[in-house]
Amino acid sequence: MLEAKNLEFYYQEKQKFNIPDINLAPGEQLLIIGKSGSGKTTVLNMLGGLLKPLNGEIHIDGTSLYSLKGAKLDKFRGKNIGIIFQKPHILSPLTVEENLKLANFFSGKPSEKIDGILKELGIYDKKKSKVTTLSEGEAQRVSIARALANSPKVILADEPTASLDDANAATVVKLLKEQAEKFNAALVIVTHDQRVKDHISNQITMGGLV
Ligand SMILES: Nc1ncnc2c1ncn2[C@@H]1O[C@H](COP(=O)(O)OP(=O)(O)OP(=O)(O)O)[C@@H](O)[C@H]1O
Repeated sequence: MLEAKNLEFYYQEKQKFNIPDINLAPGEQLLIIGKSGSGKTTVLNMLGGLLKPLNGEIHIDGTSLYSLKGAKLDKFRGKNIGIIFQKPHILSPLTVEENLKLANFFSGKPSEKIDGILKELGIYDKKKSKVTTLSEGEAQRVSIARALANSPKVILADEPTASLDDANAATVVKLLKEQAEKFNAALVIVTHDQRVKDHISNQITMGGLV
């Protein structure tokens, strides 16, 4: 479902990241750990079609991600990849429901599942609320809901628990795992959060620079 092979990337030539290969079947989960600056977010961005590797290949469901360009890549990402950023990337002037409908609009998929997802994430009662009125934990759950709204084949989460207290962090990890299992999606979480490490045993560590 998600395969990354021989990836190479650097921002400055003498600081090449050492990037392990990744091969995840549908429903498999992976934690990418590593110290600050080791390139975890960089790798996640490559897997999500946001940053082209200098070398190597990423395949998602058989499609070579970077053989797609521009609008085609955007469309593929919208349909197949759900990304949860460290800080919730949701549009604050809009309501929770409007944010989710927007995700469906951009991917061209129907929006009939919104209520179900909000219920499962425990934020259905916030459907008509403006995002600005939500707590951080609620806002993070909205960004998860938005990432899941299109039933993605791959779910990528960058430090999804970083700004959450213990109770919310546990809820968010549990929800991500449950939802990935439900969609039979490959799940990749980047984290240095010990609270997450205990929940997913399949782990790779970003090495130092090569
Ligand atoms: N756009 C960029 N241009 C130049 N250097 C960058 C850019 N983005 C990141 N870097 C550098 O590349 C390195 C890796 O960054 P990255 O965000 O991928 O690491 P990380 O492992 O996710 O770190 P953290 O755990 O602190 O979020 C850092 O030294 C960072 O300063």
